[in-house]
Amino acid sequence: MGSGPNSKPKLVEGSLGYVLEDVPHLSDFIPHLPTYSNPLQDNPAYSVVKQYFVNVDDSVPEKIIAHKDSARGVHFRRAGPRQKVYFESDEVEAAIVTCGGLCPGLNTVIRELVCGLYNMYGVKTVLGINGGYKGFYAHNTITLSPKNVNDIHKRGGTILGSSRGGHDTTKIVDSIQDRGINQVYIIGGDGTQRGAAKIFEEITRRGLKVAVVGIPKTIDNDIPVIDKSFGFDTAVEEAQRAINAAHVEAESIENGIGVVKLMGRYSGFIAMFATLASRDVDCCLIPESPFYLEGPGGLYEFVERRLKENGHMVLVIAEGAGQELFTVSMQTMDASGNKLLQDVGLWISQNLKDHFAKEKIMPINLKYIDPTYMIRAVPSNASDNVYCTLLAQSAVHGAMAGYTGFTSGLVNGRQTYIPFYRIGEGPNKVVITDRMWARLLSSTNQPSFLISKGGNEDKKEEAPLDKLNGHCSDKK
Ligand SMILES: Nc1ncnc2c1ncn2[C@@H]1O[C@H](COP(=O)(O)OP(=O)(O)OP(=O)(O)O)[C@@H](O)[C@H]1O
Ligand SMILES: O=P(O)(O)OC[C@H]1O[C@](O)(CO)[C@@H](O)[C@@H]1O
Ligand SMILES: [Mg+2]
Repeated sequence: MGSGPNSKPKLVEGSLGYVLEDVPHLSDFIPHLPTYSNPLQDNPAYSVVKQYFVNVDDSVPEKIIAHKDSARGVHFRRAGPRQKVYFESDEVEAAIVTCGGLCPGLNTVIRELVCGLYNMYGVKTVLGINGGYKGFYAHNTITLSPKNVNDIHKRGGTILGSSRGGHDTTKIVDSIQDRGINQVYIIGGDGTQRGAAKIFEEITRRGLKVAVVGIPKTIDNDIPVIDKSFGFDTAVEEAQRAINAAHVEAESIENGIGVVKLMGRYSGFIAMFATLASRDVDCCLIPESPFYLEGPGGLYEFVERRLKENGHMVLVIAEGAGQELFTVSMQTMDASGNKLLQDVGLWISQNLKDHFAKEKIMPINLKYIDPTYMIRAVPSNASDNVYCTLLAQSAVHGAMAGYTGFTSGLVNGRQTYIPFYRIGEGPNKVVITDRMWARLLSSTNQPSFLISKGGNEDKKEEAPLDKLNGHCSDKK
């Protein structure tokens, strides 16, 4: 079999610079696979829909801004049902696994995968893998049916459980092979999708007829290529409750400061969108935009000015912001190899209190709110539920049509199949030279922290984090 097809991009070139970054297909590496008519054509719900099946050549452009003479650029295969399928209904043994941190909508995706397989394609065997990747070889499976997933979308979390670490490709693929699983639906973030790519490589190396499908999940919105990840809108909406509380507290007391820490390990999307949505936020700090405390243009100067102007202020900080400012570095990793972060919310709160007390500028009243896990643990809102449904149904259509080694994702508002290597190409981050960050700066009128970093040198004055770690509540 040689190296798997995923290691070599499958590119189709057309005229005027058109490039299709295609996804692998089972028939690329297993010859003479039989095909069957799509059972959807006999499904009363769909049989009347005109052009329900996607044209085999349909693709979606990665970039939709074009110039008169620009090349057509990269495209992805359009998701959706095909005329021909590569699995018979009673042949399918599907498995679903959820990996990484929680995210609103996980249960909705599970539900819609199960219901999509049952109701659209007549599949009757769907297994849930307990506890993430390691569940393939260390836990039991549970049988999933439309009946037992019926109302799980109303609950946060994942009914399957999740985990970090424990990706042992050989053991996972052994388990897939031993159980006779031939469609694997893997729901998770960037790490999970990299793990899915390895499973796919091993499956193609063994020549198995198994479709490996990723469904992108991350509350941080840090997965590249896709428009946004499911659960992100819910997270932004839920963050409003914490920001509102911080604002109410801050404006009800003299020189009140409300500090809210939101998730975002490497990417500040939740903080940025929650700030833009709220309009009560005076300053938003994210990992992509380094800031400093002391001196002209620094945070202390801005906070003092805002308090003098308005008598109160709200500061939103993403958990990955300002990590470079800590005097004590904590080089610990979680089981997946993600760097564990120091509690920047607690740190910034303590530094603000110390600064205003030491400099005798004015007495401040600071309230620190850390809603991070509350935001992640809620069920998804209505629009995320719809989004989860489309992602799950697209994933099922793709697997039934024989595509494999792909992530089901929304690109420019259209459902597509994206090759794994594009999803694994590095985190999606807020680009601070783009318009969205400029919109935020003009909405909050906060400093850009780009002009002078002179005041940043006096870091010795800031309370070292190791002294504060005793108060940390969210890192074990
Ligand atoms: N490069 C990799 N190769 C194989 N497996 C990986 C890789 N990176 C991560 N994994 C596995 O994927 C699973 C989830 O990874 P991780 O904890 O990084 O979360 P994630 O999927 O990125 O989600 P999130 O960051 O949104 O919580 C873990 O079981 C981990 O072992
Ligand atoms: O669940 P854990 O391991 O505490 O991880 C928390 C991390 O997970 C995420 O929610 C998603 O990666 C990050 O925002 C956060 O840093
Ligand atoms: Mg991740």
